[in-house]
Amino acid sequence: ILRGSEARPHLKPYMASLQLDGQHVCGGFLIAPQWVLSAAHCIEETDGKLFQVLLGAHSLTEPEPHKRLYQVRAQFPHPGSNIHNNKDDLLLLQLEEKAELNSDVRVLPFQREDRDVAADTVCEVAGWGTTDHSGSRPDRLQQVERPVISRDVCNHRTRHDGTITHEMMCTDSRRKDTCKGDSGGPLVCGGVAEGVVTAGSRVCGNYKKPAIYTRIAPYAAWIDGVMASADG
Ligand SMILES: CC(C)CC(=O)Nc1cccc(-c2cccc(CN)c2)c1
Repeated sequence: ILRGSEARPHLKPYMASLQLDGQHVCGGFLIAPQWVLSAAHCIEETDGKLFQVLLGAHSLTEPEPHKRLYQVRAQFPHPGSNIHNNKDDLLLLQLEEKAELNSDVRVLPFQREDRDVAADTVCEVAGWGTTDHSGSRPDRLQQVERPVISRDVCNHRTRHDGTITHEMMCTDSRRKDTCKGDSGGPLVCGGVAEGVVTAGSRVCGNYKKPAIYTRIAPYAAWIDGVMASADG
């Protein structure tokens, strides 16, 4: 998160850190006791290894009362996701067991009505992604508020030039923005997860390249189907 601020500890109890060998790679969030939603492009550099999922954390390193690292039973990237574009950039992770829910570990509801969030709506996004252009990585969860911009503005020739589909949404990226390592985290508007951070142009803090999110509502049926089939 560029030019944000430290989140109030444990006030975003749905936040997950997807880790490999103890290193934060991407964000994610708890959508059900045994399921975390993130971004498919996060598995691009894992060469087949499974993530571990840290829940109940504010600091990535300090001991905290309800902090716990969960093993992942299975990872389900959306079948339409690919490395060439941002389409269908969603990843479902089934935890080895149901997470123990408490004051620091909680499920976040996601939007199921497929209707665009109005432009200028101020939403918030959090993550342990890089906080400056030299790639500094924070120990504690950061957050930032960002206004939604319309698909038409985001698709302007000088911005994302028509690549933003109905299944994506954008927020203004002038100065304050998401960045490397924030992928997979939720864009929360009015207490509901409306989008999942995607890397997009992999540029941060440049107003010409607004932040892109995968809208969740269009994928509600896919999410429910995977959870139902895997839970048995
Ligand atoms: C395996 C993955 C972690 C590789 C990756 O994602 N790299 C990378 C590099 C630079 C910027 C970003 C990035 C992320 C989230 C939002 C944005 C745009 N604001 C950029 C992402």
